[in-house]
Amino acid sequence: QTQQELIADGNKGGNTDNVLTYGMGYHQQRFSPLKQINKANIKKLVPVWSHSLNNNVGEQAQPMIYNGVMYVTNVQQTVAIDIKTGRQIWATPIDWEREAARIVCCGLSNRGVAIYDGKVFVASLDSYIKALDAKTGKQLWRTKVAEWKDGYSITSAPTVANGVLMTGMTGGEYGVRGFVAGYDPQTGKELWRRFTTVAPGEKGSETWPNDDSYLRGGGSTWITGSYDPELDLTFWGTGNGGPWNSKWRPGDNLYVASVIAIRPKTGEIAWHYQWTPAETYDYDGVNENILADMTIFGQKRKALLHADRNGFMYVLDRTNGKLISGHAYVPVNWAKPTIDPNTGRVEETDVAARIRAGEQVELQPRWTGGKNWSPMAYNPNTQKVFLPMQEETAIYQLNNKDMPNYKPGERYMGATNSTKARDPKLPWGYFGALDPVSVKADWRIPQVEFPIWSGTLVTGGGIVFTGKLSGEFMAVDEKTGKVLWEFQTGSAINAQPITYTLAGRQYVTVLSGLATGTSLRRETAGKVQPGASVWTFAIMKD
Ligand SMILES: O=C(O)c1cc(C(=O)O)c2c(n1)C(=O)C(=O)c1cc(C(=O)O)[nH]c1-2
Ligand SMILES: [Ca+2]
Repeated sequence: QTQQELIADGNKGGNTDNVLTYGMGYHQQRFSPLKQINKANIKKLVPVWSHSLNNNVGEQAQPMIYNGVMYVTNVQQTVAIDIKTGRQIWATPIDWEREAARIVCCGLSNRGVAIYDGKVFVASLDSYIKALDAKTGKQLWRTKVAEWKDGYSITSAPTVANGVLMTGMTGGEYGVRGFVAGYDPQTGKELWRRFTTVAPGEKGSETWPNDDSYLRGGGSTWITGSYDPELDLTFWGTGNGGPWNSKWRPGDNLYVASVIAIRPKTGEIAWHYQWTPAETYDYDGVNENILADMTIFGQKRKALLHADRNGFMYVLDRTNGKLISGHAYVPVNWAKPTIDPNTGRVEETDVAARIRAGEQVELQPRWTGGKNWSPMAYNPNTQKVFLPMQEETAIYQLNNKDMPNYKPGERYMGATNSTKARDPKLPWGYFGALDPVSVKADWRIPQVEFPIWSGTLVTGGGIVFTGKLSGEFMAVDEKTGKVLWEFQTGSAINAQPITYTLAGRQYVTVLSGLATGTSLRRETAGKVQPGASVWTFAIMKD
């Protein structure tokens, strides 16, 4: 996989036999023009193989494919599979210090590998990044990214942009200082490290108190950045502030709960946009940033699309970070539902004022967000996005009396949070098709039994693929929202479907395996079993 092949991946003229980038293209659109599987024949979609990954703590990864070989990972191992047969070529355990599990907030997750130049790159939960030989699975080098004992872990897939291997990190609930780091893919040597909180004297330091709170200020980077090769910029979202309660770090706190445009060669920040200034709600701003060239209000725009945990759908100009539109896509009570593009700044309501004053308040969205990390898909032909939208309500209170005590590797919060009892007659939320600019829905299907925590894929065949916690992988009509097909995979789907071809035949693959993140285990208790497998589907041959 050369840099040229990575750029061509994902509907950019590359070979549809390969899936080389996180998000099915550097733009992370999760769109494939393939249409061999379509509305007319979807009823004949059948599994062609399944492969166990021997793991019961959850599958979130997106598989990568090169030359007929699929590379998948979870926290335990990285596995290469022959797509033709579903047989294992190699499996390499990911060694990590098991004690590190205690500093992971939201599940023992690994969202995938990066592949480049004959190597497979994978991160470990205890914050190392490693290169494996793609042919043999043998480890070529290993570099420590951060100290897990200080609360740093890695759950995201690495990426290679302009020849630089980049990784984000996890730890926003443990008072870490967020960063993105760049490495030499050949040797593992660190080339640069860009922190997401600003030190005194640096540009933006006026958004922090003049003390050392930036050192524990959060802003982790736990979802892989997208990349625009023409602008030569990667786009990374940043997580919640540390501690959760912003009273103890007065100011807007750049670059927490923001998107930052990072130059891959140098780590320099070209621009930023802050989704949630003075973030105090655990609204991590890490969700995927989809790059799309769109016609908006009659003008061609180089857009960036983002559905934030804070409840807003954003369309930015990705050349400069200026807001094009920002509207609430789920019920939001902490801010006014439309962001003025002139100021670009979200306006807080009286609910937010009461939260900041330390009252116990019902907050929408809940801290897990209008959408959590499960990535949405974008169809460039229709300019629509497809995503789960969650409508749970938090009971939220900041502790403004006692400053939280910072201890490395321990929770650093200053807030209490619980979920408001749900009316069982109401859905958890919806899965739907939206115009990202107006947030008008073409259709919405209620999430009745469980919320959806799966990634999404949309295809030229007019089909949207996603999965349910109850285990069904499903195909939905892109135009109407009608569920056309379902298949029970045996455990929950929390992962990222892909589609590709082999010898002219279209396949769809998804990982199945109930994740340990947030409240999923509690919500599915007694109904869904953990257990990991890869499922690959194609249209049944006559
Ligand atoms: O602040 C962070 O560093 C951080 C990391 C992660 C993660 O890496 O999985 C999650 C969160 N925060 C988080 O707030 C959250 O709701 C969440 C859900 C999940 C998941 O895998 O389903 N991870 C995370
Ligand atoms: Ca977080």
